[in-house]
Amino acid sequence: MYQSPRRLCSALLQRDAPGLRRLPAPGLRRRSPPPAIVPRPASPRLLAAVSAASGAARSCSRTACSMGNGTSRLYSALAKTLTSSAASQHPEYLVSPDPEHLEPIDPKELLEECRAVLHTRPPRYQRDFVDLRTDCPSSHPPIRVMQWNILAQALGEGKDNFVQCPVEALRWEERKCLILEEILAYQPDILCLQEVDHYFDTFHPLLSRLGYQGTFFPKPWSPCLDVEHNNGPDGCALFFLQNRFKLVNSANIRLTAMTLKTNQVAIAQTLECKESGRQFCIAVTHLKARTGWERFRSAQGCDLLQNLQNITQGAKIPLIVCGDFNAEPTEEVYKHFASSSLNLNSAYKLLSPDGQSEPPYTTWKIRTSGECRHTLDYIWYSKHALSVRSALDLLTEEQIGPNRLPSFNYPSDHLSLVCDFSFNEEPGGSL
Ligand SMILES: NC(=O)C1=CN([C@@H]2O[C@H](COP(=O)(O)OP(=O)(O)OC[C@H]3O[C@@H](n4cnc5c(N)ncnc54)[C@H](OP(=O)(O)O)[C@@H]3O)[C@@H](O)[C@H]2O)C=CC1
Ligand SMILES: [Mg+2]
Repeated sequence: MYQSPRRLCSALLQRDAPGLRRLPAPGLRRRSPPPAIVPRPASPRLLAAVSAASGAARSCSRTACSMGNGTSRLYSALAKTLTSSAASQHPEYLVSPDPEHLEPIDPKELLEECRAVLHTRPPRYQRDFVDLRTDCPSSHPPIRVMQWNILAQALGEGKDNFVQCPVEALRWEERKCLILEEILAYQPDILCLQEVDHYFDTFHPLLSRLGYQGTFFPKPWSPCLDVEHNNGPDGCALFFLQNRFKLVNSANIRLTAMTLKTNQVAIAQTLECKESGRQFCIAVTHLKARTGWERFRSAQGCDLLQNLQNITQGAKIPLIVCGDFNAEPTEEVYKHFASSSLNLNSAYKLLSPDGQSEPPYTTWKIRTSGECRHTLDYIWYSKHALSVRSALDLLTEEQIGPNRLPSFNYPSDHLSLVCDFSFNEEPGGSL
């Protein structure tokens, strides 16, 4: 398909520039009103990629506008994932390309490709980072963490029954680009995903080329496998930028409930920051869904906490836990996390006026049973060792719209949560 330069440019203008933080209008936020646009300092890895590719980007600005001829190296990277997903009867999810042999991608060019694919879609929603800075100074760049249940393609098309969402809005070729656009717009250092059923054919190859190291742990009996033309099991995935962190250890955990093995999983990794030398543990999970399973979730949460106690050597190593807990804050599993000896706080509470309330929703959809608006997704962090410097605001009800999620504007029924963390001063005095 020929993409005219004018059309590509207008698509770019409609959407946010990557790496820019639009901060809230004065008076709308309770904390210090910032300037209108603040450039986000790109990580050294991304800066290196951008500068190395800048010559190529200049010379390829014409080819980027005429992607139909297939001469763009980056476009062919995205196109490759488009065609591989179409051949879903082949078990491509079993094939893991070796990232060492893949050329790096310039994130800006990939973003442009995504936006070109999405040119018929409405513009993406504007979300603002809220500055939550405490007085604690930090000499190191913050660690940006994204938590997101991206909605498994097989579940969205085959099981979830989003009755107000047109099937065209769920087409993988475009929904994939909306997911990538969200990731590229916020450029997380660490990405914690649930319901990933396109790891091997899409997210692993593309994110590897953006500098991430990835790990995938599928659910043992993924409900995706019941869907015709599925792309393999869904599971949790954890990605981190290799230029910022070194992997110290990694554990794939199949959660138990009252000693029984369950269908839910977690990944926990200990990472070392290359800038500061400080270590921390990052975990991702997706607990059992649906009402009636509250005690089961609670048991899974206890098992995860026990595993994390061991991995963090009894809370000695700072911890961040991201997940779709499938539990409102009133549930037992939430209370276990809030009162654990791991000393955790839930980052998104800090967006509330008193810092004590979770947001009113992190997922909002319409099923045959009616409207489902719930707070189920959380980013927990060690409150003594880490501070939340800022958090990405949620979409408003007006932005979400009357048909709720997913939609032509937003690819999942769950909103992404994004926080910037920094380490607190150690008792010894160093930052
Ligand atoms: N192939 C096999 O042999 C086996 C298959 N299975 C399949 O696995 C399923 C159970 O797996 P389990 O991991 O316990 O699944 P869960 O109950 O945890 O739910 C699986 C997914 O369904 C979504 N979901 C939640 N509520 C609804 C709803 N009302 N309608 C539709 N989807 C919903 C959840 O999304 P979210 O988290 O976003 O709410 C979640 O991703 C069974 O239904 C069966 O299909 C199970 C055992 C064996
Ligand atoms: Mg789901």
